[in-house]
Amino acid sequence: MSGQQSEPARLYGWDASRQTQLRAFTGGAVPVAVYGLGKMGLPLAAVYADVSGNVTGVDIDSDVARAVDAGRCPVEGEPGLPEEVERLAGDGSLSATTDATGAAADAGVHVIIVPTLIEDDEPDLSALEAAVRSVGAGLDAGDVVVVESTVPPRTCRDRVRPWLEAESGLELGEFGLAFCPERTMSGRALQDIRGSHPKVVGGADAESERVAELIYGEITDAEVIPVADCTTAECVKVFEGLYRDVNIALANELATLAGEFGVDVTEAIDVANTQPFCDIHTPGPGVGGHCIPYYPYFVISEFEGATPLLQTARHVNEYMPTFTVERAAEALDERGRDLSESTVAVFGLTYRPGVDETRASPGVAVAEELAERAETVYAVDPICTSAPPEGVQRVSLDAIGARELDLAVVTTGHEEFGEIPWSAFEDLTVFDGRHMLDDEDTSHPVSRLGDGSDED
Ligand SMILES: NC(=O)C1=CN([C@@H]2O[C@H](COP(=O)(O)OP(=O)(O)OC[C@H]3O[C@@H](n4cnc5c(N)ncnc54)[C@H](O)[C@@H]3O)[C@@H](O)[C@H]2O)C=CC1
Ligand SMILES: CC(=O)N[C@@H]1[C@@H](OP(=O)(O)OP(=O)(O)OC[C@H]2O[C@@H](n3ccc(=O)[nH]c3=O)[C@H](O)[C@@H]2O)O[C@H](C(=O)O)[C@@H](O)[C@@H]1O
Repeated sequence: MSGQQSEPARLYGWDASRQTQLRAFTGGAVPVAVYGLGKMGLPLAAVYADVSGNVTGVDIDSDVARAVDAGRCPVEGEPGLPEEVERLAGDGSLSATTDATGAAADAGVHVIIVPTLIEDDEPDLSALEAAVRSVGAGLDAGDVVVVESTVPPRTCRDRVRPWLEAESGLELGEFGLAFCPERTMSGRALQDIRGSHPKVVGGADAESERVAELIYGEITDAEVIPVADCTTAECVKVFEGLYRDVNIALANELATLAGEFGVDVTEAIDVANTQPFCDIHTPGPGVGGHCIPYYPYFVISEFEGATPLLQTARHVNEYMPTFTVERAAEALDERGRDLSESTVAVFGLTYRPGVDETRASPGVAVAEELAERAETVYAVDPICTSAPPEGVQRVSLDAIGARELDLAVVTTGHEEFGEIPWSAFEDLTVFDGRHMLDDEDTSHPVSRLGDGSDED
């Protein structure tokens, strides 16, 4: 729905009735700028544009900005998003630019969802700082700034607010600041943003919280949960990620003990999880993406307190690619083959199915280790657009059947791998790191991560 353009309004500190403010926001009178049009930012900009009818997306990548402005969707793998971007750009609800300061000068709501990464185990907030300072340079009294990027606790309080005040010459109280984390999975971003989970909002002051609640009451159909402040909201998001990394590490550590137990730990895990107080996660060849493996360092490296559990969990998960290669080499050895004289195919370079992302990806780490130890290494991945690691040859799923293989290692559970031409191979050893294969899928002997087949 494209908003009817009326006199631009500013929500922060506006004493009009709630209904008047809601009409202004949903009627396009409050221009919105969304900074970062990536896997999360573009779906978010689309939902904001659908609700407010007046969104300018900002990205430093001119190809991205140009595509979105023309109604084309540069983000793959998000059902419904290409159609939404085309519709919203077409009706004038969504435009895009690389001019952050220009967009900031016009906007009354600034939503920041740029990457927050790790460099040498330290948080890299350079993209956040660049975006926030651009917003500050265009900030006006009455504006509200919403940070959705995942950040270390205290970032809004100790970094974002001072950056905004320094660039704008304004003070909090003249503008608003809130942290409203993105709790969304790639591949289902639109439905998640529109309301799969409660939306957490934390304001730097009471008026910021009020405005954030008013906005997200329109963006999401789910409950909006206000918390004490920005830092509490930052903790909510980071804690979710810490919980996941620690619990994946538990599953992985159990998988490394399967040989001693002499059991398939995934069977034991599945049954242990039949009672409500147990939610042991799924063992795998490692933890990838630019979220879960990174968030622990938002606490480990940022705070003085001891974090032995977080660090141990990271070490367990970072060891899993090596464990996977060791187990695959053992499976090969049991068949009288030496890895150093073998040809291996790694099935899966992206960190999880359906998402074209290889940051911290287990498949990449496994392929890199195999490139050091095996004679020839191929990588097969139906969606990965990144170059394979050095020493690894990319082969398509259609072409791999023509290659002589001694070992196949499954590291990502792409659904396309249901089409792997197993019968094309002779005398093949298969190591399934993702418990993706059933016995009837292939006649070749299959070892699985944590299946206990390495029984001492
Ligand atoms: N990918 C995911 O599953 C989730 C990510 N998040 C968080 O969302 C944030 C964004 O992540 P993604 O969308 O996955 O990143 P992404 O890498 O897919 O996209 C980031 C986009 O921001 C642009 N960008 C970089 N610096 C910029 C700047 N200074 N100004 C404007 N644009 C800039 C890049 O060109 C790129 O188009 C991160 O903080 C991440 O932790 C939160 C929940 C889920
Ligand atoms: C707490 C939580 O579930 N966070 C989700 C997570 O999504 P993300 O795309 O990183 O995928 P993920 O399912 O957590 O997987 C991360 C990595 O961990 C691996 N993984 C995951 C679950 C598991 O039981 N075992 C396992 O080995 C995956 O293979 C992958 O390599 O991180 C997202 C984020 O914050 O960026 C977040 O929005 C998502 O809801």
